[in-house]
Amino acid sequence: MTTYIGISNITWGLGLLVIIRITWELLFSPLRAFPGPFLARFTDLWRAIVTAQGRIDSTHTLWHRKYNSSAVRIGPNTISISDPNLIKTIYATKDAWTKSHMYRVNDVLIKGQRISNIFNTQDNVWHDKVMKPIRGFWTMTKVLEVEGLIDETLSKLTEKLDAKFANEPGDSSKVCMMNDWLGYFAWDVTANISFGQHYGFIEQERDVDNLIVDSTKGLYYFGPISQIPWVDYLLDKNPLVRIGPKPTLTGVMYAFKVVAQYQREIAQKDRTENPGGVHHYLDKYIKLKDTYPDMVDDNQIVNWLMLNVLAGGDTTSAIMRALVYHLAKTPTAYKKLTDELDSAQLSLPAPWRDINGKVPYLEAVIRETIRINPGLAMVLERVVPEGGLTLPDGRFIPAGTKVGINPHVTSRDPEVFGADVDEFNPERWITKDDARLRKMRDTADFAFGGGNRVCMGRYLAQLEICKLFATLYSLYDIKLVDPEHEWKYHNAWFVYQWDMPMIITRRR
Ligand code: HEM
Repeated sequence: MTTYIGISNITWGLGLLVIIRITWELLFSPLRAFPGPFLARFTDLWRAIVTAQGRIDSTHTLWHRKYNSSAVRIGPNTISISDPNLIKTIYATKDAWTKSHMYRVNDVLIKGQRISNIFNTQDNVWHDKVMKPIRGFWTMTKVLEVEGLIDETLSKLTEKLDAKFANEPGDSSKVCMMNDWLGYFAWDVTANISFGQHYGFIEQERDVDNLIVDSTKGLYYFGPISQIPWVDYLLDKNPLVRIGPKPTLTGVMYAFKVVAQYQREIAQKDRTENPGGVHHYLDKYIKLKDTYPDMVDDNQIVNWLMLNVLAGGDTTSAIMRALVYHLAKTPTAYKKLTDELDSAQLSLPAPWRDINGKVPYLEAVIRETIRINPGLAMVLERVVPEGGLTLPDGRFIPAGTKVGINPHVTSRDPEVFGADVDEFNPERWITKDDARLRKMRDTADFAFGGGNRVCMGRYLAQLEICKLFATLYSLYDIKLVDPEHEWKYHNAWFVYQWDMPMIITRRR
């Protein structure tokens, strides 16, 4: 009898709480005027579940269209914004808004200690301090210093494609899973420019040490859990027993291993600091020990290099896969690109000085690929600072609310890009209307984030992607085995695509 009364009281109590919560939400919540999915008003679990399904990019775009609103409520305290004019406000360079708690999920836990990095820290002061010594290494001029290392990897790739997959014209017996090889290339380039040595993916034709697979598992965890970050304390950051795939750990441990080994080799003089005359990023960072003796030790060097390891491979390969896929699906664009490259008769691997500004159609294809398929496609959350945010239409978002823009949403804004936003159409970038071009560029460039937290590796990605495709499409035809075939796609913060069987045929 006592037990029955106890349970009944608990049920009544819970019922009352639910009624109070719903009433408060409908009558008093400062965000009640913003449209969005009904369940999103009450719990972040809803968007975590939607994110786990792998298409949160197109889902956000759909919600903005469905609710016909530039501000959609996607969580009890979170608003997704679609107005490209607000990019510079939310992602400012000066007085930058802080990143939300979603990023903490990306901390790596080693021996019970949480380790943040430049990408995920919420502390803008710490970010600026740690970024200062290395920022200058990431301009296009400085990145070009490692062009020779990119060429090394590119030659390895073309040698392998020649040996294993390149068909003679008229033959189509060899099939290449292009998604794997572009992944191997993007990851091996990152290793070569970072450490002066490849992971060995291209050479060994496999995911050595499970680096790619472990990184992917970490991101499949980060995507949904970042939408409801307190759950991370019960899973990966659980002090009793860690549950889940240990995000980013394999990459970090790899960076520790290579840095230690390199230091030993230098100490034993087995190897000079500057093999082949090219300074890779480990070399550059080690030299900072002289300039910043109080700050730079091996842990700091690993902390910097793990950014290359964790952010350099999957992002870039997402764009590369999208480019070969969309081109294979769009024969007119394909023909224009190969015609342009045939007349350019580039020396190969294509040098930057011969492609920069000299192959406009390739540039249009790359811009269109990044627009239609940003490699990172979730809301990049920031916290509204004191004073709140008044939207251009007069609606007010109070301080403390999480807001953000998903690059997938702004990249499909018809006012900026035209009515055919869902089509892959590189022609839109070939225009003499300078104002329109500038607006399109500013909006699509948000694929690399913005303000004080803009992507550090964007020039490296640009260089790598331009060189790769100028080279590949000069050498080969790359077509889907079946032009009607659809790839598989999963957005987990980074975008992952697979199942891309393709025929490679020698052209030159
Ligand atoms: C096409 C390829 C790439 C894309 C689409 C991309 C995209 C992005 C985006 C959207 C952000 C901002 C994230 C945020 O605000 O939450 C970002 C940040 C960052 N990216 Fe990239 N990225 C790419 C390649 C790279 C490469 C190659 C590297 C390193 C070698 C890199 C390193 C970083 C780092 C360190 C940050 C954090 C910057 C900071 O907070 O100061 N990225 N990236």
